[in-house]
Amino acid sequence: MGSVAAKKGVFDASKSASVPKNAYYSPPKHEPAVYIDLVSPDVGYGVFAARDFEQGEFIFHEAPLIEPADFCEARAVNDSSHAERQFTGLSMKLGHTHSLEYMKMRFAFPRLAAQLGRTLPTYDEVLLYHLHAGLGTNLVHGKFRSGPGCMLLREEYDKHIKHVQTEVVARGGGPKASIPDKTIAAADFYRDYAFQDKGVGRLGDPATADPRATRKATIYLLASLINHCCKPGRKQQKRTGGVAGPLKANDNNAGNDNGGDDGAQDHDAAKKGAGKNNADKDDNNTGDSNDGNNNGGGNNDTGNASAGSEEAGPGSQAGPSGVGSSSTLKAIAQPKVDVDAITFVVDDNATAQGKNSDDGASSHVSSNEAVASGGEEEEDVPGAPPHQNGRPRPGPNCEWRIGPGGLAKFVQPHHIAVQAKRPIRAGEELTWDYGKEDQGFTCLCATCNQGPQRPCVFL
Ligand SMILES: C[S@@+](CC[C@H](N)C(=O)[O-])C[C@H]1O[C@@H](n2cnc3c(N)ncnc32)[C@H](O)[C@@H]1O
Repeated sequence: MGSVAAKKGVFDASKSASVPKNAYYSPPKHEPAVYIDLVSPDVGYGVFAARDFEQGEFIFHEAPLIEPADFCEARAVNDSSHAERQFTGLSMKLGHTHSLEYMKMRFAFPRLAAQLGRTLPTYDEVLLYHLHAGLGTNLVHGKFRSGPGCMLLREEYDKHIKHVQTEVVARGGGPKASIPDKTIAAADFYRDYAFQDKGVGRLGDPATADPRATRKATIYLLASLINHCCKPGRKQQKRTGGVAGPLKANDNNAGNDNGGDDGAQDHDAAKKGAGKNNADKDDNNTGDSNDGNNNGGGNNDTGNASAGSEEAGPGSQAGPSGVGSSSTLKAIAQPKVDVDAITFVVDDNATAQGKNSDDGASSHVSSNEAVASGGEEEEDVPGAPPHQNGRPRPGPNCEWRIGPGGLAKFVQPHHIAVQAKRPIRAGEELTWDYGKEDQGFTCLCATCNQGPQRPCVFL
């Protein structure tokens, strides 16, 4: 292994019994990586693999779409001014009716657009403005696949849009929504779709934090559309009713964050009328989605090589704030990296102890370190093949990280990289664990078996 580490180049896992401690994962290949499709009217969009991925392979690396909110600030109890700023920022984004950004935002986040009283793009506009393909415009590595086999179908899209509009209007949103309602909608959006850019260093040691991290709630075009999947064996989630309630501020939830999540996104129930709202006090979750129970707080994973999901994974989102109520930005969980990944590049500057000379941020992480940082090691179904009879096994298949560090030095500050936790086949939906026990929605993931388990579609 020493000799492998000494050579610079692509590591061939088949020729070595174990992965060198000081290996770096390679950036995602600039090849077709993902596409989006509609999962169901209730779940909405999902992100799907456009080709096969090996375990540990980075799938895509994406620049932020919007990064306006300060997580710490947003968590302040009763800070309605924060929510107002969110709304103002989003309105500006959505306000230039002829800009492509405006079109893209309405297409990617139709619920928010409808809640703010905007019209949603028709299917013909989606085609005309290349909105579907436009979802890949922020990719740094990896390509978005659009076109035959990967394009939304008109009928499904129309159905989805109608469903969203009906739901929003039933909750008092839409053109007749009041400013306070719109404010709440904006805050809810952050709670459900944003990630926190924490930049915390290896094993959560603040001394290794990336000084470039903003700690802001960041929205991504694609990563924010990745859905949650429960880990097998995890305590059954409390299922909050998915029934839409009136658009309203979170009722007092400040402060009861469920504890620790790993930063996975926390979705707030309030938005769906469930009334729960985890005000997350802990903002340290960068995303270790690994712990099945959300390690509440503080487990900064950054150091792990892993990608993690950060809070909010898609969402770690910010918590909602209601007018006069607490605003809670939630953090998303970050997945941790699997050390036996196949493709990575060996760095010959690092020592066997995992010291890294180059930056102060998280550096090399050994497999033990990765485990240590993630809380319990995640082994969903030990020894089980990733796919059987053309279907993926239950459990999240991805993790993420924001910014450089660990084995992912190629990630640019504030950017997100999504990594395969296990082999993924073309056509499989990408998922990660949002981390909270109560996600704020009725979970329809394959693990919970409440919805159709999607077969792999080989493209
Ligand atoms: C970060 S967004 C993911 C993208 C979302 N599907 C969309 O179309 O915008 C999170 C929201 O997606 C839905 N969602 C994600 N995972 C889900 C799951 N396992 N079951 C049901 N709904 C889910 C919930 O409405 C949640 O608030």
